[in-house]
Amino acid sequence: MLAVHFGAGNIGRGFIGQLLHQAGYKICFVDVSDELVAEINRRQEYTVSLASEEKTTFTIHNVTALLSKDEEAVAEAIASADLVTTAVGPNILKFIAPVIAKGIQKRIKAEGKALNVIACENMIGGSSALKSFVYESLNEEEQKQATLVIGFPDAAVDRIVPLQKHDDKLWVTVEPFYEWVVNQSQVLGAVPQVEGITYVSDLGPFIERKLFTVNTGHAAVAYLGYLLKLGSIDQAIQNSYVLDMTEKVLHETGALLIAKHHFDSKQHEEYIHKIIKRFKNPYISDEVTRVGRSPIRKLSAKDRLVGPALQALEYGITPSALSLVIAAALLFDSKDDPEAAEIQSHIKENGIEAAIQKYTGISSASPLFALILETYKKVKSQINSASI
Ligand SMILES: NC(=O)C1=CN([C@@H]2O[C@H](COP(=O)(O)OP(=O)(O)OC[C@H]3O[C@@H](n4cnc5c(N)ncnc54)[C@H](O)[C@@H]3O)[C@@H](O)[C@H]2O)C=CC1
Ligand SMILES: O=P(O)(O)OC[C@H]1O[C@](O)(CO)[C@@H](O)[C@@H]1O
Repeated sequence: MLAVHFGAGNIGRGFIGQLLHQAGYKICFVDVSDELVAEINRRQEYTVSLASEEKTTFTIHNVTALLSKDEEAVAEAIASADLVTTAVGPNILKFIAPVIAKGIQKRIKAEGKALNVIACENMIGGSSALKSFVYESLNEEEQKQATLVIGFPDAAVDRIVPLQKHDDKLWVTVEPFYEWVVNQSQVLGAVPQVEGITYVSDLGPFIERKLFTVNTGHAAVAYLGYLLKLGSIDQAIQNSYVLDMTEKVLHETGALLIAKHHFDSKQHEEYIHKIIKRFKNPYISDEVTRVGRSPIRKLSAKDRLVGPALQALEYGITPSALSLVIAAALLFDSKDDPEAAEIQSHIKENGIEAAIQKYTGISSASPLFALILETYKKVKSQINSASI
């Protein structure tokens, strides 16, 4: 069995690669990095180690790699694959779509069997978004045929894999916990048998629970930690203010999730505690700048901060703590992050009101707009007087 996986990065090698290997797939990674591709092809194996006291390791064999610019070879691989997965980042999906479309065209011509393409990204509807991009490169007839044989099941993926700092370029250290939930109702043909994938018929509650708890909570720790000049997630979560505000944030999103999806409140409380415990994992050193990376994406209307804040209002929940994190994200000025730099220069040139509208999509008439603005001004003055 062959799996073609786009993105040989942390989640690609450390999570999806491990599970696909254990399920018996040969993996062909596709990446833009010459260095990664060459090293994977030279060794054809790599190590995944667990960030825990035991430091258990797994060797992932049977791996090869292609450069994404080698379009003919990538399309050929897709044409003969049993599964296609991605972990490249939400903003990259549109760039890998044309070559996936090429592979689909070859497959349709050869009357190949049904194939599923699963985007494993931190976003709602990742595979559906990828499908839309792929369809832009298919003509009407190809789209019709693709609809019958190419499934794009949406997924939620959860495993913390920090930036890697090893002499071995392929080694990847990951937290022991993982969760990979896939919408079975969007699968076409045989359901991929991968131990570790949980198939559900309605992904909505799972992806919102994950994105609005793990990722919202993580973003809260990252942006508040950054404001307080704390470099790593484990340092930040040890700060009582950061911990207290993160818990408040997770109770706001929790109230929304319980009201909307009818999760059991006691079980949800346990879920929150489990996630905060994962953030405290002493065997993981995760930089706040990694977890807070790409603030434009994280501030967008459907993502982990503004998404639950807008929905909370609809359920009569005031997102005060969420507004604090949104304000902190607007203050995130990590100099190595191009999206942070763009927000900061927009604020400088056009003012905070214009920036809130542009990056969150919230209209100035919304009560959330006023709440974020007020919180931003308060936090900024506290920073200026060094009282935060
Ligand atoms: N790191 C984590 O703990 C988690 C990350 N995710 C999601 O997984 C996705 C990937 O994240 P990471 O693995 O952390 O990032 P990463 O930066 O480690 O990996 C991304 C990989 O994609 C490659 N890439 C970029 N453009 C490409 C292209 N056009 N074609 C092929 N490959 C390309 C990069 O070279 C890199 O190797 C993101 O959507 C992220 O939100 C989800 C859950 C956990
Ligand atoms: O990968 P993103 O979407 O930039 O955000 C980082 C987040 O994703 C994770 O990497 C894993 O879910 C978390 O560490 C963090 O919440």
